Amino acid sequence: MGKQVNLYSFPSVDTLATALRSYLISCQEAGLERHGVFKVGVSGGSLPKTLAQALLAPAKDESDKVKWESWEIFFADERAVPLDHEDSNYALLKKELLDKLPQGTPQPTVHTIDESVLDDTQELADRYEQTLVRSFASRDSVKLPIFDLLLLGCGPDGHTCSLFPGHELLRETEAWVSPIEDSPKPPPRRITLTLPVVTHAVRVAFVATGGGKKEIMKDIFEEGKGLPCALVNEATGERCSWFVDNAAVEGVSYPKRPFSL
Ligand SMILES: O=C(O)[C@H](O)[C@@H](O)[C@H](O)[C@H](O)COP(=O)(O)O
Repeated sequence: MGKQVNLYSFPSVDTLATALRSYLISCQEAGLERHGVFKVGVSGGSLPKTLAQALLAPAKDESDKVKWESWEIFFADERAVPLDHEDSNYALLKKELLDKLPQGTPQPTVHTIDESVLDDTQELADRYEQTLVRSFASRDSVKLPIFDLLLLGCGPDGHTCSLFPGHELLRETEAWVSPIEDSPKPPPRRITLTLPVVTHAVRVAFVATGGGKKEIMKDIFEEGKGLPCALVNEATGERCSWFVDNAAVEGVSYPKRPFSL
């Protein structure tokens, strides 16, 4: 690995969420400075809940404000199900976060998948890629979209987004968004950002909590083993930050850093 990734470990999810809040505000401000909006991609799993804990807390002062009207939210991966289905990552984000924004809060822009093509995952991926093209400028003028931030989870097998260990999708170099029909984590039919898009983001943050993650964290941080999370670490280095609780990194020898912006 070149420059080291930032591994921040916290005694509890509460303390993690507080630090994540400061990090998100700093990414928001950097995005606003760069292009007047904040473009962020989010995953499913346990992330939306922790994200909500971070973002629904009241602002400490003016500089700690979430400027929702400037947020453009995308999905790092999404399941090929209707938007109100219990497996939908959008439905999860809505339930955990969007529906809980206090009344009168300006709404973020949320880019969902096109429900009219759920039967065809290639078309579903192509249409989501077109959504990115429209938001990030034309496919011809930009080689890859550059997210201000991607907020990702880490599966117990080392997957992230819907990029699974050993899967041929890890070799995708052209598409921005790809379909997958054989996801080992149910449901099997999904779309996902591809590895080049993930590693091209200005910043990437993983959130991983709980003792169930410690074995895979050892594999990712000590041996790599070509695991998707390790590939992201290797390609992004210091642009990558992990927000974990102590239980998730118990016994992991990789140096932890005190959290600072
Ligand atoms: O749609 C999905 O299934 C997720 O995007 C997936 O990539 C998730 O982030 C990881 O599986 C970690 O999930 P946990 O945070 O629940 O461990």
